[in-house]
Amino acid sequence: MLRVKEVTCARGGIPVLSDVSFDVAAGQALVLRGPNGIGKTTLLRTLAGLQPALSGHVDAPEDELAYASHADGIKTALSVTENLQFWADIYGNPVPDTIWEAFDLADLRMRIAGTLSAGQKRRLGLARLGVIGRKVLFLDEPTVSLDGFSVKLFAKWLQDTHLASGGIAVIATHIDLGIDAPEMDLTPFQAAPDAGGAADEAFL
Ligand SMILES: Nc1ncnc2c1ncn2[C@@H]1O[C@H](COP(=O)(O)OP(=O)(O)OP(=O)(O)O)[C@@H](O)[C@H]1O
Repeated sequence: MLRVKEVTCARGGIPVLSDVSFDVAAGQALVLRGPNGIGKTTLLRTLAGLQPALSGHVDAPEDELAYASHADGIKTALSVTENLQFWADIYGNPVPDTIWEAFDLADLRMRIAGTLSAGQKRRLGLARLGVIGRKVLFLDEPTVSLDGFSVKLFAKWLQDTHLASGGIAVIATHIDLGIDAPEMDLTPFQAAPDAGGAADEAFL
């Protein structure tokens, strides 16, 4: 269970979202919606423990959290296989045999990651989630650069492998992933422009 209770998060010291609360049970996902700049990235980073919350609590086992950002997080000088082995070694897991098909990487195993196309790099970056074995995933626009086929592949892995094995995912996305998950609009949680800051800050 992931339990988020009245979390207020900030960027540059200025609150962007106030008092966000939700629960996500094992095997479930939650899709975060909201316009550009509302604070989806800031909230995900805060929930994942990459930056402190101004207030509130996140109840989840710290060693089960993982955050995947807009960036692919790949090692460009290593091959596709070496990239996944790198992450597997760090987390002490084997690379699952199923990963190559799940992320359509079988034909790219020997390619140097830096030579991949944007969508291929994205698939490799997402495949990392399949080897680290973390239960609670915070995914920030995971489908950027993916074509329709790859979006479906990723949604299938998420639903049939990660969630089906009791994982949790909180996903910020502007597209319809086609997964069975409730949506939460963050717009009502937007912090007041002058919340926690001097009046001038609202005009910077
Ligand atoms: N380093 C920073 N310092 C101060 N403010 C920032 C910083 N980075 C982002 N912001 C601001 O914080 C607010 C929230 O940004 P955030 O990236 O969390 O939004 P988002 O909902 O993820 O947007 P998008 O849908 O465009 O990715 C925005 O108004 C943004 O301009």
